[in-house]
Amino acid sequence: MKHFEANFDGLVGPTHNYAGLSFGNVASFSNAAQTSNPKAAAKQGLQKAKSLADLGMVQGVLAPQERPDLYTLRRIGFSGSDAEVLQKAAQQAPALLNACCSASSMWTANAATVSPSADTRDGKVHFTPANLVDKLHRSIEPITTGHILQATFNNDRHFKHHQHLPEHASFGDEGAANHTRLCSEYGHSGVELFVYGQSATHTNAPKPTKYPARQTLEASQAVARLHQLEDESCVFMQQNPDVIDQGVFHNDVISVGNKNVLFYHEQAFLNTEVKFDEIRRKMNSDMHFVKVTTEQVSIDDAVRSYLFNTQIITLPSGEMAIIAPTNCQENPAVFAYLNELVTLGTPIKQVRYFDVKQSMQNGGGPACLRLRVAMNEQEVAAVNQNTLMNDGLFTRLNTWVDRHYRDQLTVSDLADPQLIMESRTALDQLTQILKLGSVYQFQR
Ligand SMILES: NCCC[C@H](NC(=O)CCC(=O)O)C(=O)O
Repeated sequence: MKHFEANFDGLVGPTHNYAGLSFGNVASFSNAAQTSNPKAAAKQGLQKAKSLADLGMVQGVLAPQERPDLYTLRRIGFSGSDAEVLQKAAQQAPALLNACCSASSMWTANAATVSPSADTRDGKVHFTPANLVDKLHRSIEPITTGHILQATFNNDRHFKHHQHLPEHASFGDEGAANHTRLCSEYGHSGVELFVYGQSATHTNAPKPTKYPARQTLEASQAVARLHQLEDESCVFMQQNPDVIDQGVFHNDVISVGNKNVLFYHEQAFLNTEVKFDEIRRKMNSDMHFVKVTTEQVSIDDAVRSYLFNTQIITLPSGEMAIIAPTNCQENPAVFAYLNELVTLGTPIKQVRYFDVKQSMQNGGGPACLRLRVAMNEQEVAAVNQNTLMNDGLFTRLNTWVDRHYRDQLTVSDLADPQLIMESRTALDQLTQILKLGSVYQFQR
């Protein structure tokens, strides 16, 4: 049977804005209060997704969330009509209003952790939405994420959906951004590499001092248990706390894997050699560890350019390509490195650049925008087919964005009651385009 790795990209929501909500995420902080362009952001994302489909990849889309999140605003005591709730929140607690307006669900690498059926004891593809408890604006995502995943992967025979982990710092879970699956072929069992920032129970273990470590070991272990993974196919590895303190808030800002390739910065992890030996032993087949040294690319350049927030994909020809943000072209050290990389005799043979600057300004590169789901052909056939990218869907979604999205948004626009009407109208139509049913609270 054929098997694939599908990418499901998050559609950028109509409220995409720069509110500086993510402490520890350098781009989010430094672009706070800039004017955003939701229409351009959505189109940049669609273009990347369509280009991967055109390369012969299985490519899907995941719907965004309803924002402003009036349910959360009401839950914390703002009352009255929708317009009154927005107005009171804007006056009394603007930071809370901003948190309830973020389009952050676009970064679907943080939507969930996914384990393919070849790795799980019951032979199903398992999904656990990330609880994202470290950031208020992201902690309000998991319930709707679960609805969207269930409407997209809507077949009990093949897909198993779990509830997100308990909403406590001990179980801080950021999903696939801290999870990489290594394998010889997508349809063969592989090694699931869970990278965590700190342990909640071993409080003396190393941890960052300046910025938060969003993922805990305990969360990663819980996901592995839920997903029915064998101990022999899991590796838990700690991220280097020093790089978290330099702005590497998720592991996918400092390493990325595909099949038997792990592309990483030499400072990415703790205990690197011991853990790589464990990976080699558990993989039981060849691994390519492609190391980038500090001399080649500094941590600062890696964080600015998102060299490691690239996607490594296996093209239908069998060659691997790197999908990089144009920011990598603009950084001399990184551009030079990538030009050299394709000549080094590793499986990575090409680099393709995409402009995802609207997302990059909030700290989300190509890899943040996608959730990987390795599936065999039966499982691909069981996916909601209306979410899979093709010429027709690309045209429909571009028309939909043109009709409903603004081309400018500032933080002060977030209290505009018109925005909630626009957003709901857009999302209601989207659920019809993607045939998702009623995934949003306003539809229930
Ligand atoms: N995987 C990339 C995630 C980026 C995301 N940024 C944000 O939420 C920024 C939102 C803002 O600042 O408006 C985060 O840090 O979790």
